Amino acid sequence: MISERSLLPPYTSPLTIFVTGGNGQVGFELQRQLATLGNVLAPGRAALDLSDANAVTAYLATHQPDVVVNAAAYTAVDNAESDQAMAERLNAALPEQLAEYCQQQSKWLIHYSSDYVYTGQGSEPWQESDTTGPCNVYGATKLAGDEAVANSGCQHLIFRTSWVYSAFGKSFLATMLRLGAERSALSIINDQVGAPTPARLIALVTQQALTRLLSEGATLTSGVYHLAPRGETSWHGFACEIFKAAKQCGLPLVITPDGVSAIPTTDYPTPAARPLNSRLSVDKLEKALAVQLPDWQSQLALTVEEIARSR
Ligand SMILES: NC(=O)C1=CN([C@@H]2O[C@H](COP(=O)(O)OP(=O)(O)OC[C@H]3O[C@@H](n4cnc5c(N)ncnc54)[C@H](OP(=O)(O)O)[C@@H]3O)[C@@H](O)[C@H]2O)C=CC1
Ligand SMILES: Cc1cn([C@H]2C[C@H](O)[C@@H](COP(=O)(O)OP(=O)(O)O[C@H]3O[C@@H](C)C(=O)[C@@H](O)[C@H]3O)O2)c(=O)[nH]c1=O
Repeated sequence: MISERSLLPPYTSPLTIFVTGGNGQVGFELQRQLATLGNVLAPGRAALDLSDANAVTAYLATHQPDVVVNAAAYTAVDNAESDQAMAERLNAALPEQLAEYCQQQSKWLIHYSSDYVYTGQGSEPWQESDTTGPCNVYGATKLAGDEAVANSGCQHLIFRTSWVYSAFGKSFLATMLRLGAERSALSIINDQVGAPTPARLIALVTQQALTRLLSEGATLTSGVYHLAPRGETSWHGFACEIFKAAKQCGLPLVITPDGVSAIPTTDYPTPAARPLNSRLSVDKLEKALAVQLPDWQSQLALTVEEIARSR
């Protein structure tokens, strides 16, 4: 089981770690976790607009980071359908630019990607080596980013994760807690299946992986790794578990279990199509890091408790 206690001793050299998207769900947790490994630089949008390639080049030249962790992305899945140029810049061109720096300077790049790069067909968990085939613009731009990183020749880890949530920021969890406090009836899709992943777990695994990479003699090879908790559910199952955990923590709810209806994807039209099968096999990551990933329900309970404590 992966937990704070299972982490290796912190690396002691004064590393400079550049985290993009530091105010996002994953970036915020990374800032907390990676502070034990070195100096974390995480400029916000006002300090560094990542859509400006020249500004990114200048930032890299000035700060010359030892490690680049790219948690920035264009994550508004429906908006990406009509804002393709910006989605391409953030999700494809930015990782390509960061990878070029890492290749030239022999630095490690940690990058994050999505279950939405796969076709969504079938019901078997995706393996990292499976053929991709995104069904929306967001997924296509994320795939282009993955390919640019992989083809750059830089040392890299690409963590493909799914259904990310955290105690703050925009996520399905935040939407459900808001709607569940306002409405007595909700209709939620039950034929899209995957694993909800807390940003905190992503940051913890990243810290553990980075510690390995920086340890002398450690072997963790460049490539794609799936990163999600064990188990699977649908968005409907996720919503029901959110309301169960919220009730246990005393969060305000109008919705009751009877009010949460399960519907097929066809009953919930959206601008962007979503994959039905988002199951990710995490065997490769568990083997590489010699860890056992936790189940998604226990992870969700931790985050809902964190939200309740913060109110
Ligand atoms: N969210 C999810 O469900 C999933 C996410 N992923 C991947 O995980 C990674 C992290 O996602 P997550 O933390 O959820 O994403 P968020 O949307 O929470 O955060 C994205 C970050 O990128 C920043 N950003 C976007 N555009 C710019 C810009 N032009 N200049 C500066 N900063 C910018 C945002 O800044 P600002 O705060 O100012 O908006 C924000 O801090 C991404 O690669 C994503 O594709 C994978 C699977 C699921
Ligand atoms: C609000 C709501 C959503 N849904 C459905 C729509 C959708 O299929 C699903 C999730 O909705 P969202 O819009 O939160 O999901 P979406 O933005 O598509 O989430 C995705 O984000 C990107 C960034 C990823 O990489 C993916 O892993 C995934 O997390 O829930 C309902 O069925 N009922 C509802 O009331």
